[in-house]
Amino acid sequence: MTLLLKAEGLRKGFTLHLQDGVSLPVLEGEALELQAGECVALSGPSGAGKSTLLRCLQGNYGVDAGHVLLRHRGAMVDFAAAEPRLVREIRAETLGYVSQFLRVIPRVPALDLVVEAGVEREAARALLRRLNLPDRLHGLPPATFSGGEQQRVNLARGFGPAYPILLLDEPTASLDAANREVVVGLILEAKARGAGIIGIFHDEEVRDRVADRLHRVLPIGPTPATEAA
Ligand SMILES: Nc1ncnc2c1ncn2[C@@H]1O[C@H](COP(=O)(O)OP(=O)(O)OP(=O)(O)O)[C@@H](O)[C@H]1O
Repeated sequence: MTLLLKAEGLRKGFTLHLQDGVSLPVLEGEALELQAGECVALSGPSGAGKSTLLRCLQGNYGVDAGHVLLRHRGAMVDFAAAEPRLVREIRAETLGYVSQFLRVIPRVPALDLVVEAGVEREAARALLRRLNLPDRLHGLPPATFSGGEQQRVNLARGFGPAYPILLLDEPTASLDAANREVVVGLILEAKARGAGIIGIFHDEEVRDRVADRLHRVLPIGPTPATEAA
């Protein structure tokens, strides 16, 4: 077994400045490990902190305490404490992320967005076709695409570069049954080549087919800042 990711002691809370500085603890002492070739599905009730955990692992949210160790270029590095240059390098080579919504530079055509993620042009075209994005849309910027079309561009950017670690935030949320099937296939292929995947899958059928185990995120209660002091 090859350990790809080990998170330990993660703490994350939010301070609501517009609500008298109420502090909202979300994660406390969260720990998680990911091995090569496995898919871990985050589970737990709505609001428990699944997306928050995924964003902490992706580096989108800074953590208040704890470590996110990732295998990058053969060595374990603490991503949560990495300098911006190393963060960019890790995101380019090691850690892919598919969010629910496409956030990209405006006016760049869909095909170029996939190429920019690190995919050969013909492979990018083939992947967009596999995801049933019609050829006539490949040369257009996705701003006017439907939610499902945008998500498929996002999926091509995430699955195209063969990242060793992939984080998936509801990758099938806006997709029809045929495209859900394509995504299940992409996930199973990524696992077969040794990628480790951590995902949030609200679609239970998809989750049951791709996940090797569940990681349960448990809610902790909100504490007003005045009481916490
Ligand atoms: N940027 C933020 N600022 C303030 N509070 C936040 C922020 N992001 C998340 N929260 C709060 O943190 C808690 C956990 O939210 P999160 O989205 O991680 O839950 P979840 O388990 O993914 O929920 P769901 O299954 O409904 O998507 C919620 O109470 C939410 O309101």
